[in-house]
Amino acid sequence: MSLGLLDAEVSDVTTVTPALVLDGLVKSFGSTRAVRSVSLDIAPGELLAILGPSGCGKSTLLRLIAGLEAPDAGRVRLGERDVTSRPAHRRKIALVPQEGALFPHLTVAQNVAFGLPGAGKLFGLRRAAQRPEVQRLLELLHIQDLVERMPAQISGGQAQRVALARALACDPEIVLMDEPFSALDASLRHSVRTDIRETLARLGVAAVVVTHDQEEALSLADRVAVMQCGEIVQVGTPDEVYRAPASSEIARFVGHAVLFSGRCQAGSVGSCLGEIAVPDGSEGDGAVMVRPEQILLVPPTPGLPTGEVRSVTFYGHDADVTVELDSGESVVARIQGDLPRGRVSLRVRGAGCFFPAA
Ligand SMILES: Nc1ncnc2c1ncn2[C@@H]1O[C@H](COP(=O)(O)OP(=O)(O)OP(=O)(O)O)[C@@H](O)[C@H]1O
Repeated sequence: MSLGLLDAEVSDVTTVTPALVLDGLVKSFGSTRAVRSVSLDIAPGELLAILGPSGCGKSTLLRLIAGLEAPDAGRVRLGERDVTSRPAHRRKIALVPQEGALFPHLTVAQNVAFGLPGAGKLFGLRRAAQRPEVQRLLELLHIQDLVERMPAQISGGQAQRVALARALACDPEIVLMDEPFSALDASLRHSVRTDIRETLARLGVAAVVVTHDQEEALSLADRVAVMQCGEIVQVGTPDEVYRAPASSEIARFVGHAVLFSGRCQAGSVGSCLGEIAVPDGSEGDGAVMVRPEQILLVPPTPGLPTGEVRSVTFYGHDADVTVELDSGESVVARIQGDLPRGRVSLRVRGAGCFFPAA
C-alpha cells in the first residue's frame, strides 16, 4: 500500500516535530515493574506497532500515553505540548480498546457521532449522526450501509471499523489501538487491517498499535518497537527488525529463526549448513541466525550438507520442512512449490545475522 506523502514525513523525523514523544516513562504496580524507562518518538502520520509477548507492559504503556495511568517517572509530549499531568479527556488522544467497546444502545452512526464536539446528549446525537464528518468516516471505513444498525447486529470486523471511526470523529492527534484485531478471524483481519491502515494514512493521523502478533506488526506498521519485560529493546522498520534483529531473543520473537552457535572469522561463520556469510565487522564466538526461507532444498548433491526429510507442515502458501542432517542436527526450511520427500541437500541463500556471545 502506498503511503505517498507520508513516506517523506516519516523518513525525516529529525526535521519534523514528532506527533508524540515518550521520554523515560516508568510505571510499577507494587513490585511489578510494568514499564521501565521507555523513550520513543512517533512522527506525524506514522503508524508504530508495539510488539511484545503477553505481560511485557504493552497495555500499560498505552494507558500511560492515553492518560489512564500516571507514570512514576518520565514525560509524555503531544507535538510541542507536555501533557503528562493532563487528564485523559484533555489530551486529544483516542484509545480504541481491544473489543471496540461500542455503546450497545446507540446505532452505528450515533456511536461514531458520539466523538463529535457537542454530541453528548441523545437528542444532539441523533442530529450529529447525520453530519457529513460522520458519513465521511463511515465511507472511508466501508461501513456506510450500517448506519442504522445496532452494535449487536454487526460482525466483529465491522465493530472494529465503527470503533475506529468513533475514535477518529474526536479529531485526535494520535490514535491508540490495543490488540484491535485479536478477536477477528484470519481473512477478516486482513481486510480490516488494510482499511484501518489506509484510513489512518489518508487522514494523516499518527497511531500506535499494540500487538503480540509479529505478522500483524510487520504487515501493518511503518515502524515496529519490540518490547520485552517493560523495555523497548529494538525500534526499526519492519524489514530492519525482521532481517537485522538486535539479539537472538528478538530474532526468535519476530519470526522463525534457525540458530547455530559458531565462530565468526573473516565475514563468515562455520555451521552444519556450511559457511554462512555475515555482515562485515563481526568477529569471535556467538550464534548465527538465518530465516527458514533462506534455506533452499535441492536434490542430494556431493559437497553440500545432506539429510532426510522428517516432517512437512503445509500452510497453503508455503510449507515448513524439517530435515535431519546426516551430521545429526535438525533444520527447518520454509519452501514453496513441490513438497520434498526422502533425501535432500541444503543451501543457504543470502547472509545470516551474527550475535556475539555475551
Ligand atoms: N492495575 C494493575 N495492577 C497490578 N499489576 C498490573 C496492573 N496492570 C498491569 N499489571 C501487571 O503489569 C505487567 C504488564 O501488564 P500489561 O497488561 O501492560 O502487559 P501486556 O503486554 O499488555 O499483556 P497482554 O498482551 O497479556 O495484555 C503484568 O505483569 C501485569 O500483571
